[in-house]
Amino acid sequence: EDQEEAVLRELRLFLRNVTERLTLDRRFKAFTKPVDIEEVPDYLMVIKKPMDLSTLLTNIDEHKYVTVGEFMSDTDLIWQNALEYNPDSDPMDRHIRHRACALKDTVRAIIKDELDEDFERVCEEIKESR
Ligand SMILES: COC(=O)N1C[C@@H]2C[C@@H]3O[C@]2(Cc2nccnc23)C1
Repeated sequence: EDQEEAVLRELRLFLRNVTERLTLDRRFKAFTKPVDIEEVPDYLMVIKKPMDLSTLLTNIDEHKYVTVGEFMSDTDLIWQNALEYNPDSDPMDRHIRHRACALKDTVRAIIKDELDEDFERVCEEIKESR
């Protein structure tokens, strides 16, 4: 009902704010847009579920996320994919893996600092009721 829509609206505002802050962080430039399949033709043979920060924003606007947990699953794809596709010891791979780990730690720190446990519990209740 209307109270539920108010909660989900607040969730979307929070998730947009987090995603925009990540997009503005220069460390995460490689994660802001989908990997260019023309530049990297084998990417989709290796990575089955591509994800990036611009797609997160689209998902938020399409009301894909009812809980922060669902959002976190997609942010996890971003850094997990980068670790999987860039495993080598060469400096380029090490560099993007370092940034992937920074993305993982940054998202978790923001959620731990800024997400109210009671708010996430209300979102989980709405999810279970649907
Ligand atoms: C999240 O970003 C990535 O996982 N990647 C992997 C690709 C390999 C390398 O870097 C990427 C783009 C690219 N384009 C042209 C030539 N080589 C590259 C970005």
